[in-house]
Amino acid sequence: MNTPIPSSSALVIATRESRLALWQAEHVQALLQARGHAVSLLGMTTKGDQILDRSLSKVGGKGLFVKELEVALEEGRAHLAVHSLKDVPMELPEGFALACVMEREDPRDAFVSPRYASLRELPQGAVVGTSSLRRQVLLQALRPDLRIEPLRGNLDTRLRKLDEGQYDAIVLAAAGLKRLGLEARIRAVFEPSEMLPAAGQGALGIEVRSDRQDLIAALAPLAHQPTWLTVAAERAVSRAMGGSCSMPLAAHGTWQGATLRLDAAWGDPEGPARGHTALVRAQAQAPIATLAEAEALGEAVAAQLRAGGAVGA
Ligand SMILES: NCc1[nH]cc(CCC(=O)O)c1CC(=O)O
Repeated sequence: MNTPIPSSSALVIATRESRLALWQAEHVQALLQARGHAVSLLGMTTKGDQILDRSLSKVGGKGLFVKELEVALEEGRAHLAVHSLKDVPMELPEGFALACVMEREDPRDAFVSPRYASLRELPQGAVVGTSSLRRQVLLQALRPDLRIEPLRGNLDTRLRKLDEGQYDAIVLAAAGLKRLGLEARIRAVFEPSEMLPAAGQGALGIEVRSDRQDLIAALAPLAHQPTWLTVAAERAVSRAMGGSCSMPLAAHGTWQGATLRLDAAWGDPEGPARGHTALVRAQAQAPIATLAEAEALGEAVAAQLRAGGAVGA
């Protein structure tokens, strides 16, 4: 059922202005327009977009990409914010809610290189670009010889730095590359068994003010329940670990019928600086039908991580 919104109140989507953010906002715009809503975009630049020279984990983390958008929602200049869930902090600020989670794109990480077809082909000591602590520690677990160098910026910037020869290869989310029509740049995708994705990777969420029940009802048809349950479980692992982007943490759910299997990995945040990271892995599965059950599964996996030596923030 499509809950009507008064036509006088056209919907405004607050969005960052990177190509990926715009694609995602336009995607939601098109889905809502197809349901008869009038929708416009409000482009904005966030702190996370401005600070490109330092690792995000050092300058304040995920929230940097969403704060300005939330201010626009708060002030009523916009109604919705579309986010890559991977960038959304585990706890939304008071007064905001996730109205829905949409169907997931490919959650896996991608290996991108002008010269080499896969991680296996990289020569000893090759330079791999990523600023993600998760990717760094998982890469080091696979190939301790590699030199991991920081890489920030939006997708186009990262690909340009690769093409300029600053790196032998880089690792990016397959989802972003596919959305921007850059799938041809993917030389290999990492199976989750070798490089476990981040919680929420590849999934989009729509944030609204929690007092806007009318919007939450209007957005309900865009929800994809299996994705929502999966990312709720993944995000519960992060929440229970006090996860932020300064903690190497991976959580990935997959369905086997009505059973959700949840895998997670934790790395010591101090590990990369020492050139060696102890990795703790955990896995559990359960039949899941509700968000509460999904979150309980995530908490159980986090408890296993801690029992295995992981230390929460
Ligand atoms: N951290 C930036 C970011 N946030 C979401 C995506 C990709 C799209 C997605 O996961 O939905 C990316 C780029 C990347 O990690 O390569």
